[in-house]
Amino acid sequence: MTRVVTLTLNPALDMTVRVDGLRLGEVNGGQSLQTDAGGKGVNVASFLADWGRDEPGGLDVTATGLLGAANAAPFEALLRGKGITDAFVRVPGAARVGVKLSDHTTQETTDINLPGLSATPEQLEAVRARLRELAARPGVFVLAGSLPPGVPAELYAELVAELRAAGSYVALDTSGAALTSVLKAPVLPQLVKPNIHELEAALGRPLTGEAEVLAAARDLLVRGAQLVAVSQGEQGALIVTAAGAVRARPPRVQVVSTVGAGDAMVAGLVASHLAGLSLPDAARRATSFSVGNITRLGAHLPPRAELGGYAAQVQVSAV
Ligand SMILES: Nc1ncnc2c1ncn2[C@@H]1O[C@H](COP(=O)(O)OP(=O)(O)OP(=O)(O)O)[C@@H](O)[C@H]1O
Ligand SMILES: O=P(O)(O)OC[C@@]1(O)O[C@H](CO)[C@@H](O)[C@@H]1O
Repeated sequence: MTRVVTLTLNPALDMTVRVDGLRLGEVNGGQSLQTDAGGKGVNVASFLADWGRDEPGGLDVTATGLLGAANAAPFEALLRGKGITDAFVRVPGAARVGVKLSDHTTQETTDINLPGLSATPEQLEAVRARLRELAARPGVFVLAGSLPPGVPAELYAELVAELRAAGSYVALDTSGAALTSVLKAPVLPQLVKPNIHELEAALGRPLTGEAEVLAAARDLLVRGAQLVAVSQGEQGALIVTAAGAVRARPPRVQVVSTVGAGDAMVAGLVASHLAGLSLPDAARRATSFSVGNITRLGAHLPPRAELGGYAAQVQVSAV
């Protein structure tokens, strides 16, 4: 069975408050509150477990990382419920809370991400050892999310080099100094999915217009990446491989929450890689995962028939 391992060093308990017509600095009446176990790698694992249920041969999904023991229960329930192997290293304390304000009137989501539990050198060594054990059997490794306090910015770059040397396919979705460090490293992950703001920040310059985004993505291909997806919210994504470049535009849908849209895209790209899809088909599948995700709360995919409907509506054009 095909194996996917996701790494989340900074999981988050996402508390999504629906607050239509949000006014900052004023008293707002909210409509609902939902709590979901999240963090980027947890979300990717969750989407892939949903997808794998109907995949011929199935998908063997493992989630690892650092997990605060004090509020581990919702994470454990999610992983158990979806048949994801729980390889998290438990640490003292509670996972951070991510506050998500979802406004159905403007269809905008406001994220407030807290820093997370500080990782000690011993905890970091424990999770690296866990990853080395898992990497003894090559597969797809997804390194996702911010690094918590205490973790050196170079960690992902080191892990990418180790995992690739051990024969695995590595996908990366991170931001800030961690992304900058990976993009400067001698060994790049095979798949990178920054959003446009993360890529601009990592490169230290604005990317004005499609030609500049394309040039930046192509530069990463020259340096060893195999697929670069630069996501741009409702404008879709520019997805670039050695075979070409496409823009994938999502259909208009009623947005419930955009939390995890990028993680769904990573999961869709991984599923496409495993299925050996062409670039246009991968662009359709990855975008359908994102669109399916934003129509509901939590990191869950809709049934395949609904995903297929979204995939058929994705506009894919060569760039
Ligand atoms: N408002 C929207 N309407 C339609 N599709 C959207 C919308 N927002 C996001 N998407 C889809 O999701 C994909 C990824 O979105 P985005 O660029 O916001 O990722 P991200 O910033 O990495 O998200 P996150 O960090 O919340 O997971 C987009 O390429 C697009 O296909
Ligand atoms: O601080 P990070 O790790 O960059 O982002 C954390 C986070 O916003 O990412 C997921 C959505 O992509 C959420 O589940 C989570 O709260």
